[in-house]
Amino acid sequence: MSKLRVAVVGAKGRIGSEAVRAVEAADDMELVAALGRGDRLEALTEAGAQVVVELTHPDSVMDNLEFCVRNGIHAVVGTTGWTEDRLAKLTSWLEASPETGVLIAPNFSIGAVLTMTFAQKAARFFESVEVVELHHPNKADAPSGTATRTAQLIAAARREAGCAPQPDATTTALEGARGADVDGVPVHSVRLRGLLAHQEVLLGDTGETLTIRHDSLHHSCFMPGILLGARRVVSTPGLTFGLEHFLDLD
Ligand SMILES: NC(=O)C1=CN([C@@H]2O[C@H](COP(=O)(O)OP(=O)(O)OC[C@H]3O[C@@H](n4cnc5c(N)ncnc54)[C@H](O)[C@@H]3O)[C@@H](O)[C@H]2O)C=CC1
Ligand SMILES: O=C(O)C1=N[C@H](C(=O)O)C[C@H](O)C1
Repeated sequence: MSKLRVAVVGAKGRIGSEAVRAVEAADDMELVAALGRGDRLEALTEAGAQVVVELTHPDSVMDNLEFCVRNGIHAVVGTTGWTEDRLAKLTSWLEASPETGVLIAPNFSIGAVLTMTFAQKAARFFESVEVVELHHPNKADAPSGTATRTAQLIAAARREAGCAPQPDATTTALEGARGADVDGVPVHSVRLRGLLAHQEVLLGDTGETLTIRHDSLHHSCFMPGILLGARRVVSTPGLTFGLEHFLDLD
């Protein structure tokens, strides 16, 4: 069987360099291009890439995806910074290229995906819920894509269950003291040398708390999800948001 022709964009970065090694080691894939900042995107079409793994920066990802989608190249995207506006723009490009698939995964690690699923499940049973994400200090953005997505999923689950907004009688003397408000869920971002990527979902009600914690200890934890995404996205046209759609979690 012919191998899947995969390119990595952002190939010299922390996760991109790990992805290059993972694609090279996969028996069913061929690494046909590895692009860094300043490299020509045309190299992707010249190399005959079927799938691009996009791991760059929120300022770069839209241009890269526009090129991929317009050229019918599927994409697996780990880069963060997704807003409703950005998703709408990407969706309009995909409508003009209906056979092309794009997977955006706020997090490729199975533990992080499960954290989001468990948090979504627990959300309606507790009066209070807050998210704390902790990352290395070279991270491009805050809050993390994972924390934003987790908070959105929690908020949606609470809305669906008819939960009241969570109580908070605090008067804040300093702006930011209660974190960022994502759909009514406070999200706190810690940046600390020595960390990689970690998240806690804190849930509380009278007399009890539940903490769901996930730790990414090495970038290798993201690789099975990236490889799965590359294998599946070629037969999944349109936009898929979240790796859970390619996993059987039931
Ligand atoms: N979804 C997930 O599971 C994960 C997502 N990420 C996200 O991936 C992104 C990259 O993270 P890191 O590797 O830690 O950052 P990094 O800064 O180490 O690497 C990014 C690389 O992309 C390059 N780059 C920037 N613009 C480019 C362009 N237009 N073309 C080609 N290369 C370009 C940079 O020069 C750099 O080498 C961030 O948004 C991060 O949040 C990181 C880890 C896991
Ligand atoms: O920048 C990182 O490192 C990570 N970014 C993603 C995010 O913003 O959620 C995924 C993971 O947390 C690592």
